[in-house]
Amino acid sequence: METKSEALFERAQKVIPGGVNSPVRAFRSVGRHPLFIERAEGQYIYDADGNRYTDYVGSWGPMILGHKAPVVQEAVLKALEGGLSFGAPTEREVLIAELITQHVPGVEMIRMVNSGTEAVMSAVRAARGFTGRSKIIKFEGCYHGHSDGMLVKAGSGVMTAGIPDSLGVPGGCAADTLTAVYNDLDSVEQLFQQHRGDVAAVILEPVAANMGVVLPKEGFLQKLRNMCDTNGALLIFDEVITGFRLAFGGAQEYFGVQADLVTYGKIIGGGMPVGAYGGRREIMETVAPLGGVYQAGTLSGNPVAMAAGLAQLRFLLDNPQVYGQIEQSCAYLVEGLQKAAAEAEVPLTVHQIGSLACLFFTGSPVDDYGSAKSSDTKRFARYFNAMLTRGHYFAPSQFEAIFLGYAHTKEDLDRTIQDARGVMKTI
Ligand SMILES: Cc1ncc(COP(=O)(O)O)c(C=O)c1O
Ligand SMILES: N[C@H](C=O)CCC(=O)O
Repeated sequence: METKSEALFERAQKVIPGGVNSPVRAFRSVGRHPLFIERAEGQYIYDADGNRYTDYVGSWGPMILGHKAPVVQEAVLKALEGGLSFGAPTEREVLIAELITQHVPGVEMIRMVNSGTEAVMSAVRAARGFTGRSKIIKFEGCYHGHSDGMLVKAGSGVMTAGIPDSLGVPGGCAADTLTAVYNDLDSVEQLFQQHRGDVAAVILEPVAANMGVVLPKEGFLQKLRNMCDTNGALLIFDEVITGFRLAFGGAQEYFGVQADLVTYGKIIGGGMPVGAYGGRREIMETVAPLGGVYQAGTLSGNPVAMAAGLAQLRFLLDNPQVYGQIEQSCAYLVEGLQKAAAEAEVPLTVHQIGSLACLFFTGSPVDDYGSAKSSDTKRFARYFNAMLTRGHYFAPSQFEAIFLGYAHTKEDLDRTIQDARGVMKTI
């Protein structure tokens, strides 16, 4: 009998491209229809058929405290009473900007936008405006949203679908995007040499979490910092996934490397649509109305989104034990899954950092886009489907991250590990 999710997907495909509003959700690479989600609570999501799943996606990061975290929920309900949008400044925007600038290294000013895509697009524009240069170096397999210039050898859904560069991006937009190999400083140096004096910025995910999770090699980030300084280019950390997750100060704090500009996304909205970019005051002062870099947004700093974000960030700041707990949970889960794979003689390369992890279905080391792509995606799909059937909701692609949150319990993790022990023997 057809499930409600299947029926909804059939209807959706008639009126929404691919039936979804963001491609990864279509579950294409794992060969099945997506689940349509009805509600979520804590560490669980419930589909339209009433099935419960332990959620290891957490809306791709923002649900670090779990779904419907009371502190966020209450703040949103209270904010709703005041109205949904004013298109005018509110105190909450000041409060969240003060909180971030006081506690995140190097972020002296910050501007709210509505998504990670917008945050990156705006930061790149600010970098170009500030330096008067046009070229941007990005890394293969890093995903920075879907603005034209960033859809070059991108990760996430683009990588999952095997689309190296998107149709519809004019050659001129992509011509200023240079791509280097993650963890390969020589490839960056070569680009600096070839385009001497033209590189405005190097942008990267300090931990790449959109080609699976790929860790920066020892010293990689610091050496990039030095290289940018030598070449008069800015360093942009895209912390849409790592920000407020690896530590309150994100990867900058975790690795002790300071970027010139940082971009944030979903996590600072507690699940509401938010992004932000910030950094050194002199760069941010080039943004309108102070300077000549134009960037705007009718719904930017939305009062309800700001209330949710503020509540989540305050909780994280006041409860630093969250970071220790989610890191421990993640390590525990990953160790269990790794053992399950070893028992079944399934070759696996496992990466974990803080509350982010990835199981690459390959026995070879993974440190860049090329090696990530060598994973056995068909085996991943079998693993994914078998785990889903048993009530464990992981991201539906080999090239996405596992996200742990504060609501996951040891019982949840044990159940997942126990099921994985059976599943690994069948894939
Ligand atoms: C590192 C990174 N940058 C940018 C984005 C784009 O964010 P959004 O999907 O909110 O536009 C994402 C996620 O999608 C991301 O993971
Ligand atoms: N990898 C993306 C976010 O970090 C996945 C979200 C999406 O594209 O829908």
